[in-house]
Amino acid sequence: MKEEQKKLFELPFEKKVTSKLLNDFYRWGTPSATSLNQFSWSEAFHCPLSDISLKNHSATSSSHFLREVMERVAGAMLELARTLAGVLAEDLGYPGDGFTENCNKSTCFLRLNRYPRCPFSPEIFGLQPHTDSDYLTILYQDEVGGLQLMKDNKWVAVKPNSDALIVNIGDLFQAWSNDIYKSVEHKVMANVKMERYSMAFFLCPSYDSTIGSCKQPSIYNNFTFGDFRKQVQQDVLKTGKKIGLPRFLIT
Ligand SMILES: O=C(O)CCC(=O)C(=O)O
Ligand SMILES: [Fe+2]
Repeated sequence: MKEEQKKLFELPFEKKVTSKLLNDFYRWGTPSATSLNQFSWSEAFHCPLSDISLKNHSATSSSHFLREVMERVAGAMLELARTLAGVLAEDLGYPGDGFTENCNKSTCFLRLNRYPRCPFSPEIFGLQPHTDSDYLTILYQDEVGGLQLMKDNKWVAVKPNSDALIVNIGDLFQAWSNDIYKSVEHKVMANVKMERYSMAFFLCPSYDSTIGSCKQPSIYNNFTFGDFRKQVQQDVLKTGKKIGLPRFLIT
């Protein structure tokens, strides 16, 4: 996967933008940014797994092998994510496979990230501070470093270990657990000297799945995953920022 990811990003920029590789899920920079501190110095393929599926593509397509590798990686990550989510749910006293029933190979996402070397400043974001809009994220980062997460109101650097995976709680798990598990805020800082690669698997349900709290009284109104994504997109367009869960608080 690492080799295939590198090959993909090493293609000429024009090709990545125009040739609809991986169904046109290429994105770079931050089109909605109106100031430098809203900018992300990175490029990514953010792929719904349903779209990269080999079922929909011919074996002669140039991205066939890449898709095959992505499907295998995603399959393994899905299994891991569901197992971990199950253990975390059981810890709260709920049957392990409850809410992940709606998460399957066609509802999750695999995101390939590349952070080019940024010669201008180490203060520039590789990726804006954010929380993930999913239940659980399984993240692989290479040995370069740059990922930081918010802990006790301070940014803490996550030491790179290319033999390990990072597991982050996302917004949906926070809502489901009624704030017992917290969706972790994280960001990536650009690197002046080196490029960096990472890959993230997002455990998501289908858009029509309702996310409700595992116990009452609930802090959040029930919402569907589709509603949540729509609200996030609207907020980003209007304010340049994701608001996320606070939008759904019961007031
Ligand atoms: O590159 C990383 O370490 C983090 C990536 C990330 O947070 C994301 O893709 O949502
Ligand atoms: Fe993230």
